[in-house]
Amino acid sequence: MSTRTSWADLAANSAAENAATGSSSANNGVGATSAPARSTYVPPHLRNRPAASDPPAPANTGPVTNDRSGEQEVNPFEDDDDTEPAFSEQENSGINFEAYDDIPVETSGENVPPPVNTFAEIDLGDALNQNIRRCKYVKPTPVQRNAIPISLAGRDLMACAQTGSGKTAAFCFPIISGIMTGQSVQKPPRGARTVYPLALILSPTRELSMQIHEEARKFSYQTGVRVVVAYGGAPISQQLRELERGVDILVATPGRLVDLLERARVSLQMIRYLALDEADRMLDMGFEPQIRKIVEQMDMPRPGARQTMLFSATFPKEIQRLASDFLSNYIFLAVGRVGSSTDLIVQRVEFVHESDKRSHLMDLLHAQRANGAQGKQALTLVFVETKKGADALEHWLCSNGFPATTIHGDRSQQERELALRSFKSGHTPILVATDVAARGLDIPHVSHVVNFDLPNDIDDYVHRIGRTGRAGKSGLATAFFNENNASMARALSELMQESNQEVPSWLSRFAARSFGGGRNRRSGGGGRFGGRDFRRDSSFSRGGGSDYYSGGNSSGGYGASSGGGYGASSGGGYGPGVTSAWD
Ligand SMILES: Nc1ncnc2c1ncn2[C@@H]1O[C@H](COP(=O)(O)OP(=O)(O)OP(=O)(O)O)[C@@H](O)[C@H]1O
Repeated sequence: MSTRTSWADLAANSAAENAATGSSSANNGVGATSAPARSTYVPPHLRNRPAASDPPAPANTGPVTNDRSGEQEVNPFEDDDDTEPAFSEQENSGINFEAYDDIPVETSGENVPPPVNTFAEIDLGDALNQNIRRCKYVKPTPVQRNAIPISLAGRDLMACAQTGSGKTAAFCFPIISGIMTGQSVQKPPRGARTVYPLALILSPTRELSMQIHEEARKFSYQTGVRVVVAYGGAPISQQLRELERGVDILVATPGRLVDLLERARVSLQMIRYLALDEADRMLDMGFEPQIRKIVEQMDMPRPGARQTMLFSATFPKEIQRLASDFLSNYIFLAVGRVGSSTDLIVQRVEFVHESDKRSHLMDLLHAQRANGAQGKQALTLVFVETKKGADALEHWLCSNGFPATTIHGDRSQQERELALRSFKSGHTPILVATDVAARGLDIPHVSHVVNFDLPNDIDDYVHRIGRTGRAGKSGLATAFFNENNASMARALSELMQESNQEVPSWLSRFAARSFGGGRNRRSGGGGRFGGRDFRRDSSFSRGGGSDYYSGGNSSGGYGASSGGGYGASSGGGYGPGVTSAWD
């Protein structure tokens, strides 16, 4: 059953490839150094304007003055250049864009703006363009090519694109650019300490919010747009101080935001942009009430009066239906199959009895060590089902000579952050995690994801394995499967087939025996591309789908995608009850 040799080679290759590049870790927090001073509102596009005689800001100077409050803006690129000289050409322009070239793209909705091929084609403004260069983003990824023009046109968007394909920039760029060029509106009087962000980015975990904040700070460096993060488990006082210094874009987890809203320290009255990252997670049962409270029951402008962008790699149809409450005349964009994994990840499934899992993991790690890129740092992320299980496995690994750490919901925020830092730096190259680390985290050099315990939902599997094989790099994912996972067999084998993976015959037999859909919450229909915008469902259409849906298009190849005739009826204009060509 074991495929150790080829597995180890794969791990080694993936490790070598990933180790060839550097990582980045920016400071957390805005890190302003001088005392805050409340000042009158200056619209972002008028902030940080150098006087005509000033030379342009060099790429990597020290702190610059942000003239809104006299504070210092810390250079978020500093760490990249000081400690990680390889956060450079190789890291980002080495992205294997060919891997994305024939990726299918589908859009639906009215008057879909055409995609662009280069950043130069989009008017994002000089300062943002300069930051894109500093990030070494040479050209936009497919989701960026499609989503950015849609958002810049002011349209609401539900976007689904594979893990690691650059969705963060796809929603950050239009927001930053829109704030820079937008008209300033006088703030309504309210409690002196209330702040009025113009954009809100919500994400499901603290670590992901921190990461989005770091990214957004890089993209908005020297633009005058101020980004602040608020998440639970950290002292609120410090976050309040940051907010008081001014905020244009607020990145937050829902719980902490509700707290800030209830204390009237934040008002959503001025929100022009709302982005939900991992939107399907944000709208599933766990989060939906909080999201409804934030979006519908506070003072946020209604859909249509704000611009709303929903992003994820997975979008089950029932969640799409829920999400449509938050959107107005939106465009649905799918890059790759909804909920599919990227072909860049080699997926292995091994049959391992519950009692053999530890020794099997040990074998994998030994083989990885023996074959792996000696001296080069390859990180392994191991997913388990429970917090207790995570602690136990970490302890066992450490006592067997494998430096490991763990991240889960029972650890303090400080411990969680420490664990993540220790993993990223390679100090503990094995991270045992629960699903808290499954979504969104962009950790360079994760060459191997092990599903020690498989999740019960195929979408969770897609997100977990997506921690490797990011930004055009290859990765390896190994899953331990046994009778307890029988309900996943069908979904797993279908997903693997869709992503051109070898499906073991024993898994196909399990799949053939399993009842029901087996795709769990997946929104796709088999391996067919298209028909995933829930508005195209014939059952939905009969109930008045024409109110929602008109037009759309798709292509099997990126090059020929939406450009080939966007418009209300280019997809055929299905009327009520008419089955979509993709169904
Ligand atoms: N145009 C680009 N050129 C090169 N690298 C890019 C580009 N856009 C994004 N990246 C890099 O790709 C990596 C993945 O991006 P990001 O984290 O936004 O993916 P994602 O699609 O949000 O993934 P997930 O679904 O896991 O949240 C990041 O390291 C990012 O810096």
